[in-house]
Amino acid sequence: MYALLDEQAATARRDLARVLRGRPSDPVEATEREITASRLRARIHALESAAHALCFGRIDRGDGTWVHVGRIGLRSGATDEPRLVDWRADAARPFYAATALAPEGLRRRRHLKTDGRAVTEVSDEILDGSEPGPDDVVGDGPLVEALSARRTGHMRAAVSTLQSEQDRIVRSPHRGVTVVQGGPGTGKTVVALHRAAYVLYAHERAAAEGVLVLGPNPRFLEYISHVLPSLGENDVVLATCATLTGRDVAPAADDVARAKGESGMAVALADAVRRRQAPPGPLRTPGDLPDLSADDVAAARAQAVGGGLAHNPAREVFKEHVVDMLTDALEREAAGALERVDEEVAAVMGRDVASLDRTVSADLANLGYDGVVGDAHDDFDPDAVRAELTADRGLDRALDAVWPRLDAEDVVREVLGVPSGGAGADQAATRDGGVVAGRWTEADVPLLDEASALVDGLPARTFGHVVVDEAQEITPMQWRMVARRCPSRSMTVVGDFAQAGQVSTVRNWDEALADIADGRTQTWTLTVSYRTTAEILGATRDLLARIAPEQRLSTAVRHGEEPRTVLVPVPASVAGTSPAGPGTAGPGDAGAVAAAVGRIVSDDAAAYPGAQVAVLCVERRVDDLTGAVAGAAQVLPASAARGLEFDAVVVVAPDEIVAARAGGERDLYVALTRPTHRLIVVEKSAGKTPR
Ligand SMILES: Nc1ncnc2c1ncn2[C@@H]1O[C@H](COP(=O)(O)OP(=O)(O)OP(=O)(O)O)[C@@H](O)[C@H]1O
Repeated sequence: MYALLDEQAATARRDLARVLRGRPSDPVEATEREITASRLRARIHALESAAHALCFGRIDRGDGTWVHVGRIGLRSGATDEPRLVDWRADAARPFYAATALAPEGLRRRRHLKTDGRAVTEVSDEILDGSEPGPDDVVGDGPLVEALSARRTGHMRAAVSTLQSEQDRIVRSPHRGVTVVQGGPGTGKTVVALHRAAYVLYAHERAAAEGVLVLGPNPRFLEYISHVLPSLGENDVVLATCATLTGRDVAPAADDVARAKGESGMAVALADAVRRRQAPPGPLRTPGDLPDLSADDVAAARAQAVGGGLAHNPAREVFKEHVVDMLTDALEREAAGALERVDEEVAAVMGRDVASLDRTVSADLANLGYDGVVGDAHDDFDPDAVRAELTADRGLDRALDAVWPRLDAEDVVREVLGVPSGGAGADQAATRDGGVVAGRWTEADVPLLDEASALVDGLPARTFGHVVVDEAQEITPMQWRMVARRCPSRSMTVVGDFAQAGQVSTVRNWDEALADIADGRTQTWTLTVSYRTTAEILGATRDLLARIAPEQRLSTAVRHGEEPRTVLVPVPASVAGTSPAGPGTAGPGDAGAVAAAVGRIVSDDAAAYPGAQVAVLCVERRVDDLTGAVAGAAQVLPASAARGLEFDAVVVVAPDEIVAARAGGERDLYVALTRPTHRLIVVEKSAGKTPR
C-alpha cells in the first residue's frame, strides 16, 4: 500500500510540474491551469497526510473475503482493484458498526498499529462467536489503549477506534442540523470533527464550499487543530465567534456580553435601519424638480424593500424608482408646457400648429432638406433625463434625507447609545467593564455582523457545512451569525447544557435552533464517557444532580485512581468561613495555596514525567499559581477549560470557583471533568491539617 501511495504521489507531483511548466496563451487557459494545479496540490497533500497510519484496520467476512480500511482509498494501478478502502466509504462501515451482537456478516475486526511503515501491533476482535484461530491475535482492546494513552496537548483523530454509537452519527445521511449532546468526555468533539470529514467526503457541495469549525476559544481550537488535517482535510476554517470576522476586539465582561447576546438586539438593529428607509412623508427635491408625494415615496419604498436586499443596495433600487417617477413627472410637465405653447402660437398665428409644421416641412423640402418637423414631444428624451437625474448630486442629497447610506458600525453605535464619530466604541468598551478603551469588544462582533448583514448584505464567505462545538455557549445573536454563514443549514452542533457558561441565556436546543433549523434537526445523545474514569465521574454525581437534575451520569469505560482532596490550612479569616464570603481570597492564603499547588504539581511531574497537567482556579489566582508551578503545568481559569483535557487536573478552591460568578457550579463541573487519569482537589481549611 505504501508503494502504491508513493507511486501515486510521484505521479501527481510529475503532473503538477508539467502543468506549471505550461505557458497559458490566454486568461481562460491560465484559469484552467490554476484549477488543475490546485486540484493536484490537494491530491498531493491528501496522499502525504495519509502516510501516517495509512492502513489501520481490516475486516474479515464470514465467507473468507476481507477489506483493509485506512485514511484514504487506494486502487492498484494495474488492475484498478481496491486495495485500501477510505474509512468514510460504505464498504468500511462494518469496521465501525459491527458488534458481537450484530456482527454484520463479519467474523473478525482487526486493528493494526504501525510505526512509520512497519506494523508493530495487531489486535483482533472475533465478532461471530467462533473460537480464535492461530491467525487471530486477541488482546486488550485498542480503544482502551487509545484512551489510556498519555495526552499530547492536541486531540488525535479517533479514526481507527471510532465506536459504533459514534460512527452512526458520523455517517448519518441527515442533511439538516445534527445535534449531539452528552456529558463531558462522551466524544462529542470527536464525533463532530469526524462528521465534518465525512461530510466533506460524501457531499460534493460541502467539499466545494468548505467547512467552518467554531469553538469557544483559541486555546480549544489549537487543541483540536490537528484532527482534520490528519484526516487529509485542509479546507477547514477554525474560528471562534469573536475571530470569525477577523476584527481585532477586546474581551467583554460576562454581563455585558449576555445583554448584547440577546435576540432583542437584532430587533433593535433592524428597527434602527428600517427607520432610515423612507419613513412616511413626501420627498422634497432640489431646484426646479417636482416633489414626490408621500404615496409615491411609499410605492418606491415598497419596491426597494420587496426584493429582500440590504439597506445600501436597496437604496439604489429606491433611487431608481424615484428617478423613474421624477422622469415621468418631468415628461408630463414638458408635455403640458408644450401644449400651452402650441395654444399660444395658434392664437397668435390664427392657424393650428400641425398645419404650420406642414408648411415649414414643405419649405425645408424645397431647400433640399429631407424630413419633417417632428412632434415637439419627441424632443423629450427620457433616458437622457434619467441619466441626468441619477448623476444629480442635489437629488442624491435629497435622497440622503430619507434613505441615507449607512455604515454598520454607526448603526451599532446608535443602538448602543454611543455617540457617533471619533473613537465611537470608547463608551461601549467602557461599559463592557472598562476594558481597552476605543475598541470594539467580543460582545460587539455579532452586533456588527448583524448590522453589516442589514446594511450591506450577507457575508462574502459562506460554508457548505458548519460544526459548532461547545454550542451551549452560543448566544442568540451568535447563532444568527452562524446561520448567516451556512445557507444550506448543513450543520453539526455539539454541546452540553450542564456545562453552560455565563454568557448565553439559551438553555436547550429548541431555543438555540428555533430560528435556524427549519425543523430539520436530528438529535443524538452520547452516554459513554471516553475521557475520564468511573471514579472521577462518580465524584461529580451530586454536583450534576444539582445543576442538571434531568441528566444521568455517563458510564465510564475505564477505572482508575480515586480523586484526592488536599486541605490547605489557611487563617480562619480567609478560609470558607470568612465574613467576606467564600469567593474572596485574602492576601493571607495566597502563599499557602500556591505552595501546596506547587508541591502537588512537582510531585505529579516526578511520578508521571511528561504528563499534561492543568491547574484550574479562579481568574485572580492565575498569576500566583502560574509562578508556583514553574512551567510544569498550565494554569487556567476554570471558566476557560471547556472542551480541553489533561492527564491530571488540580482544581483549586472549588468554593471560589462556585462563587466567582453566577452559575459557577457549572464551571466547577467543567473543571472536575477535564482529567483523563488524576483529579486532585485543593480545598482551603481553617486550622485543619492536610490529608
Ligand atoms: N472512539 C474513540 N477512540 C479514541 N478516543 C476517543 C474516542 N471517542 C472519544 N475519545 C477520546 O475521549 C476524549 C473525550 O472526547 P471529546 O473531547 O470528544 O468529548 P466531549 O464530549 O467533546 O467532551 P466535553 O463535553 O468535555 O467537551 C478525547 O480524548 C477523545 O479523543
